[in-house]
Amino acid sequence: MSKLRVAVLGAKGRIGSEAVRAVEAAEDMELVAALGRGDGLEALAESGAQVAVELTTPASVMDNLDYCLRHGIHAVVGTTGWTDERLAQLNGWLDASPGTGVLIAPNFSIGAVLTMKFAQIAAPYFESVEVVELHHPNKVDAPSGTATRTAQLIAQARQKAGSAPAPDATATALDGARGANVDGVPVHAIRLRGLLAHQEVLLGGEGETLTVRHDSLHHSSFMPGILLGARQVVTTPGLTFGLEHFLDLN
Ligand SMILES: NC(=O)C1=CN([C@@H]2O[C@H](COP(=O)(O)OP(=O)(O)OC[C@H]3O[C@@H](n4cnc5c(N)ncnc54)[C@H](O)[C@@H]3O)[C@@H](O)[C@H]2O)C=CC1
Ligand SMILES: O=C(O)C1=N[C@H](C(=O)O)C[C@H](O)C1
Repeated sequence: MSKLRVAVLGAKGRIGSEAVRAVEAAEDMELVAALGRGDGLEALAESGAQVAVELTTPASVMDNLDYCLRHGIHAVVGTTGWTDERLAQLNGWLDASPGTGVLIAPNFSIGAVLTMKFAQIAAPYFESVEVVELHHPNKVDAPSGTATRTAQLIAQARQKAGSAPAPDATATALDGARGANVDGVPVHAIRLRGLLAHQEVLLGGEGETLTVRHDSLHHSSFMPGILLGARQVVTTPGLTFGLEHFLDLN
């Protein structure tokens, strides 16, 4: 059987360099291009890539996806920075490229995907819920894409269940002391040398708390999700948001 032709964008980065190794080691894949900043995108089409794994920066991702979709190249995207406006633009490009698939995964690790699922299930059963994400200090965005998505999913679950807003008597606060407000859910971002990617969802009710915590200790935690995404996206046209859709977890 012919191998899936995969390119990696952001190939010299922290996660991109690990993805290059993972694709090279996958028996059903061939790494046909590994592009870094400044490398011409024409190498993608010339390489015959079927799937581009996009692991660059929020500033680069849109131009890269524009190129991919204009050339019918499927994309697996880990890069953060997704807003409603960006998603609308991406959906427009997808409409113009029928048959092409894009997976955006706020997090490729199974533990993080399950954390989001557990948080969604638990959120309506507790009065209070807050999200704390902890990352390495070289991360350029805050809060993390994972924390933002987690908070959005929590908010959706609580709205569906008719939950009241979480109690909070704060009358005065220093800017930022209560975190960022993502759809009504406070999200706190820690940046600490020694960490990689971690998240806690804190839930509180009368006389009890529940903490759901996940730790990515190495970039290898993201690789099975990236490879699964590359295998599935080629037969899944349009936009898929979240790896859970490829894991029967939605
Ligand atoms: N979804 C997930 O599971 C994960 C997502 N990420 C996200 O992936 C992105 C990259 O993270 P890191 O590897 O830690 O950052 P990094 O800064 O180590 O790597 C980014 C790389 O992309 C390169 N780059 C920038 N513009 C480019 C372009 N136009 N073409 C090709 N390469 C380009 C940079 O030179 C750099 O080498 C971030 O948005 C991060 O949040 C990171 C880990 C897991
Ligand atoms: O920058 C990182 O490192 C990570 N970015 C993603 C995010 O913002 O959620 C995924 C993971 O947390 C690692």
